[in-house]
Amino acid sequence: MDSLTLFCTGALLAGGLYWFVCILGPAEQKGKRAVDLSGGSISAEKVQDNYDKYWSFFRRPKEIETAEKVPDFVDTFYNLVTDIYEWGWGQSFHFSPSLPGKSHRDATRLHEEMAVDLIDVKPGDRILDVGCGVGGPMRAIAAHSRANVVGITINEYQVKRARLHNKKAGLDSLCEVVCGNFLEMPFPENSFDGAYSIEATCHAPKLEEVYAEIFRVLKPGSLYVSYEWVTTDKYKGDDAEHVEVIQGIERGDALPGLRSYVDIAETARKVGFEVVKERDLANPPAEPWWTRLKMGRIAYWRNHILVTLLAAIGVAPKGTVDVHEMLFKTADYLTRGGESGIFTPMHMILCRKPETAKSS
Ligand SMILES: C=C(CC[C@@H](C)[C@H]1CC[C@H]2C3=CC[C@H]4[C@H](C)[C@@H](O)CC[C@]4(C)[C@H]3CC[C@]12C)C(C)C
Ligand SMILES: C[S@@+](CC[C@H](N)C(=O)[O-])C[C@H]1O[C@@H](n2cnc3c(N)ncnc32)[C@H](O)[C@@H]1O
Repeated sequence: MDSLTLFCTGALLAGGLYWFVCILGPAEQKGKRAVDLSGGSISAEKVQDNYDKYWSFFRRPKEIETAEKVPDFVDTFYNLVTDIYEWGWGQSFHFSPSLPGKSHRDATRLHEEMAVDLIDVKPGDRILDVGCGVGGPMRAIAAHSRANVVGITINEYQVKRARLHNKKAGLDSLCEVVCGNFLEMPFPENSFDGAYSIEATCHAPKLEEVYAEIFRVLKPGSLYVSYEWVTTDKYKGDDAEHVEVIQGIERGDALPGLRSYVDIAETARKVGFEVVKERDLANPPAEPWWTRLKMGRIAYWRNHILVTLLAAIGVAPKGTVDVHEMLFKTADYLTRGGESGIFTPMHMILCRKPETAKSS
């Protein structure tokens, strides 16, 4: 082979590798590139250990039942998955019904805007995002409503990412991010004009505790909307296939135990809310939320090869391959949950704190 052929072959290979990693790799919203995958706030050499620690929670289910250990377990989970989520899904860590003719990005934004429209917010109001992730919903909601949004997340790395994205989007004057536990929020009572949570309160070991906190910080008369992960009326606890799917979802998504849809309104009323509306947003005529997961299967294989290569050459932390594989399996359980109708990630509940409510 002469030197020109060698040079051209080398250039082609390098170009191909660059295309595979950097062009095919980035998330829909260019949040992350595969070469930047990290373990969040965990140092690269501890990612594998932390993944093993995450799984050990499930080997000792009693630990998950010990409510005070849950926030730590959830924090570990988000250190492990946040970059992969941003890379492969975007900055909004939730599902939305498919909208024919619209992109995932638009469907996601409309699902978020619906939440803030439901809580009747005016420009300048101060509203709370309970479990805000890296702030995809917060930015869409602030831009749509011109309200001031305060987000809270247990994960320090997400706080860093959310603040960075807020600044880049020019929304940092409307969006504030706080690191904290939504079971003990660092906010005074009666201090918000509205609140929402999108696919986040499912991480609370006891729903009552997080709903009571939200109730406390809301001003009397204001509204709270939540999109909840629940099992539906089609779920049968004596069906082995149903149990396998729900356990698969719990393990791959750091859930201390999925609740039934019947528990949601009951808990809201128990802490003092009036239930204004309740509906599974996945019900027809909504188009399936899980088609995006199914359509991504080829991309998941590409991502798997990429992550394996990057971990092998030491660019991605060891352990990233295991985390990615866990997510790969989780996508399948979620799809089965959606297709069988036994699970929904968007059971919507709209509640009001009564005008006459006294804070505890
Ligand atoms: C609300 C929660 C998270 C919901 C979703 C945002 C995530 C649930 C499963 C995740 C994913 C599964 C497969 C991954 C794929 C293998 C990888 O290559 C790229 C990222 C995935 C698509 C990833 C993206 C986010 C999810 C869809 C829970 C935690 C309460
Ligand atoms: C699936 S993500 C959803 C994020 C965001 N709502 C979105 O849709 O993009 C769940 C969020 O809940 C947060 N969370 C879970 N348990 C928490 C807790 N005890 N306190 C504060 N945040 C918590 C996680 O850190 C994460 O940001």
